[in-house]
Amino acid sequence: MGFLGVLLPMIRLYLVGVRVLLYQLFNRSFTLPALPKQNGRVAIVTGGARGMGYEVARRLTDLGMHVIIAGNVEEEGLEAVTKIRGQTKEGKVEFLFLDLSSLHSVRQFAQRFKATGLPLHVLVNNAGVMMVPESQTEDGYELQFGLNFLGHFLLTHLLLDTLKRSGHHDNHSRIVNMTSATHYGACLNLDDLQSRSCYSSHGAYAQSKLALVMFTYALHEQLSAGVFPVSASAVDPGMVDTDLYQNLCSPAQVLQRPVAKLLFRTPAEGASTALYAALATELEGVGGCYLYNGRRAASSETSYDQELQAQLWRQSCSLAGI
Ligand SMILES: NC(=O)c1ccc[n+]([C@@H]2O[C@H](COP(=O)([O-])OP(=O)(O)OC[C@H]3O[C@@H](n4cnc5c(N)ncnc54)[C@H](O)[C@@H]3O)[C@@H](O)[C@H]2O)c1
Repeated sequence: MGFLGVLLPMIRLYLVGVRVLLYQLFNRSFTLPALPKQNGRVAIVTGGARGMGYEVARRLTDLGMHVIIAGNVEEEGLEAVTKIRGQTKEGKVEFLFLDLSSLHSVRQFAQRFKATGLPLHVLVNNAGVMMVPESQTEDGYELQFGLNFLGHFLLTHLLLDTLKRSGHHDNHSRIVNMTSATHYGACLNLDDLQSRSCYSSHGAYAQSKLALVMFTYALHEQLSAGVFPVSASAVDPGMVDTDLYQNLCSPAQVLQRPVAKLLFRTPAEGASTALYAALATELEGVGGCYLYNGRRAASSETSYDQELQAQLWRQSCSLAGI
């Protein structure tokens, strides 16, 4: 079981990867339509210092937004801010420290943001790590579950009142959760969310992304039921050439470089669906959906299971101390 528990999630993940690459071979990247100016509006982009997060932060600033890049590497964050400032005359961009692998840091970040008195119109939960060696967050949770999912779960909860106050019924605030096609190959193990019985770096990553998709649906459902002017969507960016792949095992890394050059999307292309979810006029008031290459797509069957969503929600509240 130990060996199979490691092998099966890996096989499932690579099969999903092959399917995505075949799609990318035969389909162009979605072209972002013209997006409306956003002067005076405020966004937070987690992990906005590099990769797709950087591209999202850059484009949002260019559209006139006040963007807060939230990240755990101050030097990288400040460099990104300087670079964006040098490229755009619109908007405003700044860096605020956030370590999603520490619930204390998430609470501190939310407090510091709220103390600015700024509204919040767009929250892009983008930061993530993939296939890391087995390790724990500061709070003792499996790192990928704790950082990719639970950190964002808590962050969203803490910022929800600001998002609700900042939205209007004809101009919703938007939450964009960066998920992944790997969720199609995932199992949500509610009895062992921390993968303690058997750790697979592939399985834990996929599970963290499935949890984010399920959280998006449950959250959007609650927001709609409460008639709050906030929508939430899950975005799948495809396979994108970024630093995320640095933990692939050695043979996969040797293959990954040339394949990435040929078939992966660029970070700017990968960011386009997240930008679309965050700002497109035709998505006003639309949420609870899974967006891939600029279109709605079906996520995995498990992700729509409302009983499972509710159980995950309850456990996550307890784990995050909500
Ligand atoms: N690259 C892909 O092919 C791909 C595919 C599907 C989904 N995604 C998802 O897209 C998102 C962005 O990834 P990317 O490809 O741009 O990778 P990336 O490695 O370039 O960016 C990840 C970002 O997360 C930040 N981050 C890491 N640990 C953090 C922490 N503890 N606290 C705060 N921030 C932290 C990093 O600093 C970085 O800015 C991730 O959630 C990833 O899972 C990527």
